[in-house]
Amino acid sequence: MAADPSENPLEGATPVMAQFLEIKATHPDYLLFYRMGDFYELFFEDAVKASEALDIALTKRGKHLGEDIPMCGVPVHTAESYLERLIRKGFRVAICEQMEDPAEARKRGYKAVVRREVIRLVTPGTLTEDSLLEPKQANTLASLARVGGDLALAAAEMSAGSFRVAAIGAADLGVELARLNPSELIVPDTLLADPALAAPLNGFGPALTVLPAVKFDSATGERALKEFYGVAELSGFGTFSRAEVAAAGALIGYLELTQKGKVPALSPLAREGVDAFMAIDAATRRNLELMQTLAGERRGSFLSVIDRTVTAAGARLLASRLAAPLTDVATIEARQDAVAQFVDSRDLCEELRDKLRSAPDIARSVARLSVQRGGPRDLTCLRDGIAAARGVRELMRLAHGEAETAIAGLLEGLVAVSGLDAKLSHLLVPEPPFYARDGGFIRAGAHAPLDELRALRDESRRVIAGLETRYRDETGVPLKIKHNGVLGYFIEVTAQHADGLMSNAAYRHRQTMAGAVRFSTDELSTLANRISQAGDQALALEKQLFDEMAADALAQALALAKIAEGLAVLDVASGLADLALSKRYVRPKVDGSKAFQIVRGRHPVVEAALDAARAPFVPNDASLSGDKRLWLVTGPNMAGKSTFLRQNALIAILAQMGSFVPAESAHIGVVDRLFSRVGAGDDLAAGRSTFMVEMVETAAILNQATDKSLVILDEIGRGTATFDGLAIAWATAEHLCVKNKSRALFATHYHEMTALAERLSAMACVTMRVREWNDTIVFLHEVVPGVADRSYGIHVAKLAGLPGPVVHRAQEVLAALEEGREGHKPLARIDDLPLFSVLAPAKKEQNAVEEALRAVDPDALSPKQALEVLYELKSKLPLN
Ligand SMILES: Nc1ncnc2c1ncn2[C@@H]1O[C@H](COP(=O)(O)OP(=O)(O)OP(=O)(O)O)[C@@H](O)[C@H]1O
Repeated sequence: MAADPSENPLEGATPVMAQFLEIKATHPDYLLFYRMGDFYELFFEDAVKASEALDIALTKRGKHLGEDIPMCGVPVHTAESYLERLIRKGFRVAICEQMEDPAEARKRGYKAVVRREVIRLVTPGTLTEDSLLEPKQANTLASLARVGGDLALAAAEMSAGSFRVAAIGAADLGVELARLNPSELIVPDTLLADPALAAPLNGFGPALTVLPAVKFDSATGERALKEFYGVAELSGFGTFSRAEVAAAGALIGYLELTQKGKVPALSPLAREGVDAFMAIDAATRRNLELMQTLAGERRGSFLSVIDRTVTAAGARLLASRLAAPLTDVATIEARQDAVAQFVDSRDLCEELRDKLRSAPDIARSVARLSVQRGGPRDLTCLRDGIAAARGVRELMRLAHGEAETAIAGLLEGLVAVSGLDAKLSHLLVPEPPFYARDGGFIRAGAHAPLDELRALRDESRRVIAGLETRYRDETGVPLKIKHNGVLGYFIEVTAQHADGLMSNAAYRHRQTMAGAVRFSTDELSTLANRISQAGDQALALEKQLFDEMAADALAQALALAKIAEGLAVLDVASGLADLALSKRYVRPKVDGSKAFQIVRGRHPVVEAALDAARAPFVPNDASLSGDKRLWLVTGPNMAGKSTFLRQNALIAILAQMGSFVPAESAHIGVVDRLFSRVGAGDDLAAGRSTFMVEMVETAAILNQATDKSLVILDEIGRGTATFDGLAIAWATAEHLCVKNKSRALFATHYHEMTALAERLSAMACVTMRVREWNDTIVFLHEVVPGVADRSYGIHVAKLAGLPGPVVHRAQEVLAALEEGREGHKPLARIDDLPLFSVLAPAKKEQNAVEEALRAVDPDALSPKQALEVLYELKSKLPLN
């Protein structure tokens, strides 16, 4: 057991340990990466946890309070990969650096400790490194605050520079978190105890960071925001409530805390209205497998099927649009126009996509530069990004003229960055090294003073090579001039030739090794000095040029963000056009009505799967407009009910995110909320029974759905006893139809419910067509008016390979139950059936044992044969 550093912390500690403990005490929730030379070392419990998580050796270093100090370490130059693994495993890390040269520290006395400081807190929502981020996924940090009774949620994506805030109601929190899908949410400790927020906060899977409530004070927040943007008033950005200011201010405060003052570049705080988006709660997103499949994979999800983008930034924008379909018709139409221009011109679409393929990820490079974690490759990324943007702009200008709205962002940004672009293109080599500290990224011939220093450095190197030859000639000794980190340049000879130089006054003895002796000369020392000085100066000058370029780039952060966004917007639009062209999607009509008219709609994911298997997908109409807004869908298992239900939800999402849709035509009145539920889903992790979950979710729908909502209910009520289930499904359908007045698709196996159609004029019954053929059924996957006459569940069970006797028995029981419905007593009837006919074959097996036993003549058997008979008999026994 490691010593607890908290008890009597500093007593008896070495100076280094005392410093470690002091720093650790201020970062108790973080693993402390404590820089010692070329390693980050971890001590005490941190070391135990990290060595286990990283599977690296746990060692010891000295003692504290009489006990060994556990220690492990990671090399600085490979630290990123270890960081990545720790962050993925849910740890947070504080990076503590040496803030001075050890030589500096020694000047203060030989026991003085190198000054160290935490320079960064690595948390899930504040990452910028490519190795720590998914290229196609946004990494959002969110912050929740309440002032008076008002709640607000702010969200920033450091690596894209976006920053927005919205006022929300407590009931919307779950939906909003599902939409933003942040990697980290900061909340004041006081809100955690609030029962109204408990469910969404406890259910929040990713990192929840609880901070003291004082950090969410609106006055402090306002100050933080003004300081961050360097403005005297926030009113230039819009009007914000105190709760909004508190949430956004706390977020900035947290960024400053974790980045230790190096604030990232964020665009002006934007206010978002929650009702600007179609509300889709977490269960619906899961159920429709929007971003990932139920198994947690991106492959096979809706997103993976519609994503034709060719850049990472485009993929992120598409994902965020899918997460937040719009409700404003004009904005939806503007997005549709952007897609339509490429659908109308396949050539333009293809040329654009070709150009975009070479566009690097500008936003992420700007983010890294802004927190001083950028390198030369981030600068070349900007250079190449700007060049790609120019190419794209030119292409679009030729096609449409200057006025084209989709390139407005590009136009504006490109004018602003022309100076930066010229500088980067002039100074940088095509393929620079990763780190600025290595130098070599400024192009030869681009900067005269640097060229001079480099020439001096390289020339001196050449002179040294010449020196070696001259010294050999002069002395007749086979000497060599070598270099190492300790001595610098030196002359080396083997021991047997040392005397030849020892006697020469020009050669100063420096070191005797086993088998070799090392010397120097004044000439060599002077040259070596020149080389190292010129080399150091060249590196320092390159670093200075790097800093200048980075500063120039950051001064244009907003323009660069516009360019990045312009490219992403075009990537999304042309990607959706490519999808529409290859999969025959059409432009839907979206308006403020309550229409829902889909002609020959298809399910994009099921269709893609069938395409792969070369099987046709059967399109189906849906018409939930006007007097028949609730469709009760019956039909056998496997007939395609769930597919039909979901395809309509997905079509609504696609339409409102501004995409074309998989149908022959579609007219959709804007959907304000979308709900999709499947009966009896599992939520064992949350400790609720499946039926309870189903009812909680159904309650949420009945309480929230409006006459503008779209509701998809798939076999609600199946998780309990038949009559209870039927009763609940019945009452739910009535409520939806009469009270909520939502457009709805309701799939059920309770055929009794079709009787409701007689009482509810807004309800229509449809069914999945099947054809019986030679004792089997064929699913036609066609939705037609009417009611299913049978479930064919037993038929599907047979297809699934249920043992024959079980299928047979089920058919008997079914027949009895059906008779029961007609007035007979079903249980009595079932009792009359041969009991457990499934077990009947067991009798036969017993007879086989008996028969075998009778045939045995014990006197005629050898011991070995007797044993074999025994085995055989045993194998004939029926299974228990
Ligand atoms: N319109 C369609 N065209 C072609 N094949 C389809 C269609 N709809 C569904 N299918 C095929 O039928 C399979 C079953 O569909 P689905 O899961 O929707 O049936 P279901 O009626 O909901 O079944 P259950 O009641 O058992 O949940 C799908 O995986 C797909 O392969």
